[in-house]
Amino acid sequence: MLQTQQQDSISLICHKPIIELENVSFAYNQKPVVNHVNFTVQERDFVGLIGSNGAGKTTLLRMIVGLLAPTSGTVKLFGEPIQQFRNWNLIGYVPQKNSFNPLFPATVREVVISGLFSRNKLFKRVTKADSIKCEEALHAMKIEDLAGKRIGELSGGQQQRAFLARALINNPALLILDEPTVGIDSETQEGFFHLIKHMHQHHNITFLMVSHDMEMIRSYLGEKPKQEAGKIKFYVKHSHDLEDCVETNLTHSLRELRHSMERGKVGV
Ligand SMILES: Nc1ncnc2c1ncn2[C@@H]1O[C@H](COP(=O)(O)OP(=O)(O)OP(=O)(O)O)[C@@H](O)[C@H]1O
Repeated sequence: MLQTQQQDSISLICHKPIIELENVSFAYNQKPVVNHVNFTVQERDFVGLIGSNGAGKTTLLRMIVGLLAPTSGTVKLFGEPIQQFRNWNLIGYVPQKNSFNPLFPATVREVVISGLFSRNKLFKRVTKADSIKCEEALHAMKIEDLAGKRIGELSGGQQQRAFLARALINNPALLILDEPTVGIDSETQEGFFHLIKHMHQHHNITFLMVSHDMEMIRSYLGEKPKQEAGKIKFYVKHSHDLEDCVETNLTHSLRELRHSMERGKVGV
């Protein structure tokens, strides 16, 4: 009896809605781009968004992270309407690479540490603990030797790792990635997917990722989309398809992964 109750409560926890889109639409200057999307991302799902150029994928992500307000419909994050949601530290967002200005005068370390300053804490002082988290994230992404360089001087793959480190520094519960491997060579891409699959399988992180890499999406999320909304297809791997994860410190676990990869075959 007790065991059944425990199992019920575990399955309730596992099916907590993380993102809820209810009839969400968006138009730029009256030109509809996203039309009546209904979709729920549950805890520890991995959702891949596929669609042709201009299908509205980035627009949808920007509504989910609160950078655009839907023209109609509602977005909920972690069960709360987005207008009331304040816990932005739970969300790591890596926008499309080409939305970054290469002349931005910040070092890699500054970019990574800025991930700690959520929208509510713009002027927070950097503590020793913050610096340690930053070094761990840099190390996990194998870019500690680039920490003092200007972000614009890095290659595309190195910049992506810096932005991923920035997204990881808060130990996010939800990671939103917009075409994270665009312009990156195939070996680095392979390492990147290995890394995010590791994060999905070993940590309680929910993923929402836009990608044009059908091979990667199909190999991890299956052949068929779970849902289609206009030109956007949603591919999903549910949490119940995964083994239970043992929750460990994210950056430590990534450091271990990095070391085992250095000894083995795939490069991060
Ligand atoms: N700021 C903007 N003002 C007006 N129209 C825009 C704006 N941003 C995007 N659009 C238009 O909205 C449509 C959807 O753009 P969006 O970037 O969401 O597509 P996408 O699916 O992410 O495309 P891609 O795969 O090329 O990145 C496109 O037709 C685009 O031209």
